[in-house]
Amino acid sequence: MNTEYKNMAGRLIVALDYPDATQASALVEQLQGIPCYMKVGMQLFYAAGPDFMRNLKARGYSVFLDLKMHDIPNTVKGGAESITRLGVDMFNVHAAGGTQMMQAAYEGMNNALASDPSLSKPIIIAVTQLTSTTQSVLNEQIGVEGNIEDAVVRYANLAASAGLDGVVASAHEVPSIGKACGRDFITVTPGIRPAGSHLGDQARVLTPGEAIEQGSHYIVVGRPITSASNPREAAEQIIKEMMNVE
Ligand SMILES: O=C(O)c1cc(=O)[nH]c(=O)n1[C@@H]1O[C@H](COP(=O)(O)O)[C@@H](O)[C@H]1O
Repeated sequence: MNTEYKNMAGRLIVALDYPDATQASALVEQLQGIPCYMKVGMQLFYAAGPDFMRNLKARGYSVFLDLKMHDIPNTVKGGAESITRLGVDMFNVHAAGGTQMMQAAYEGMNNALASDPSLSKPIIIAVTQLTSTTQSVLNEQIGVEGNIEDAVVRYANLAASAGLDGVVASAHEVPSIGKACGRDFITVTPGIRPAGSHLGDQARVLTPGEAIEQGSHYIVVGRPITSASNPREAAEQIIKEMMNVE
């Protein structure tokens, strides 16, 4: 496996959005040998729990636990402490929870790290505006004025000032986030759709190649891989497209 392939595959986060461990494990088997990141979201975590996470870690995967915490600071602090103890590599909170809540996540993580030196520091990122949110939903339903890009950058600045490592946003906003928070501030971008694939409920989408071109550090891909007739081929095709950019 050449280094370029390995590096690019490590920037692909596969969303294991399945109702149980059996179905998720079947996909993991199909992707065996591809050194991608794996994402466990609420559907799988609420069904299969920490055991599935540990199983992925035992198989050598980097794991993003996507539970999008959004609660009072004290509760998020406790949640972050428990999540860090699971040994995950990345987890997220909602930037809409505010600075104090994001700082509490950081504190919770630090408490876990201090109590167990065998743990490594996970990346903590803040969800800005969901990639399913359109301009009109933002303005008319959520009640935030102005354009979506400004709203995302405002949240990114808030996350950076709270000491978090990066944000979840659509790849469209990555250049502006980079300008505001610096190129080292991590951008994780879902809403990825290879040319010709179904958008589903995603609104702010780009192709894998376009997202890398915009400067995304990681891309998150679910259904274009999990619903493909040949998921392994779909994942390989995405990595190839990512490699062709740089
Ligand atoms: O935090 C996330 O991962 C996330 C944030 C966001 O704004 N949009 C978004 O789609 N996601 C997640 O990324 C994945 C995208 O899946 P697909 O739309 O199937 O590719 C899902 O697991 C979502 O929960």
